[in-house]
Amino acid sequence: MPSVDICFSPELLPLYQLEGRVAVIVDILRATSSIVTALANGVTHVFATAELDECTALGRQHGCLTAAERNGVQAEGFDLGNSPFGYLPGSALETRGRAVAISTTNGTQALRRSLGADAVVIGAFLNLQAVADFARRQQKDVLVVCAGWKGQFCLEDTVFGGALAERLADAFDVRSSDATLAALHLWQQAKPDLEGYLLQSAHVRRLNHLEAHQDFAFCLRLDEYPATLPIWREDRLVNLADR
Ligand SMILES: O=C(O)[C@H](CS(=O)(=O)O)OP(=O)(O)O
Ligand SMILES: [Mg+2]
Repeated sequence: MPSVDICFSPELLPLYQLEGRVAVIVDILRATSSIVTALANGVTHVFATAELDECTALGRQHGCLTAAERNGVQAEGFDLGNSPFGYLPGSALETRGRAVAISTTNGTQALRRSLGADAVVIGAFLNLQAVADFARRQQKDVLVVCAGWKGQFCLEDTVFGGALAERLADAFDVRSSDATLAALHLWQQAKPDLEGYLLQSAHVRRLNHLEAHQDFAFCLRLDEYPATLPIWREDRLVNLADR
């Protein structure tokens, strides 16, 4: 039976084997929630970079939009920040039909470090069921890679790992890793009132302003985009449902 394991921070990735596994990259607040929202709302593909200058260069090379954030605010000189609202109908910039190059504090770094896995997909509460369905089809061990915060543990990504483990528990071993067990226990605590539970998180204290609060509530919606699964193909993220 395949298993679900959880890596609490990209700094711990050298301790895990990626080859042979499906890596689910998660940065609930906010990078992976924004990437899912972008592809669900007509962005054609996403380049994800660790560094800001690489993001700018890709924007020039491909004639695409650029999105970048550092420490919770939009980086200077980029078209978008790290808010999922940037990709929703009615936002200031039309993103439908465009490609976007993205760089964020934690999420895109976690992705770039996980490319040795057999498959690399993007997870968020917004597309939880799409991730679970993909994992079932693959029948391979799953490693949830939490983006965390600057190498440290963070609550929201770990709680997502527990939610995914719960959805896979009938067909995957979710009990042989203490990390997964801990995440499952946190999810059980959180799920009756996910928003109230995660209001305790450090991210909320860091980004305590209006835009961030709207983003917070949006990023916790369960299965808002059940048909959107961003998957890494060659050098970019595309929506598997479009292939
Ligand atoms: O933009 C975000 O919400 C965070 C900012 S911070 O690093 O938590 O201050 O970036 P992300 O890469 O999405 O974690
Ligand atoms: Mg984050």
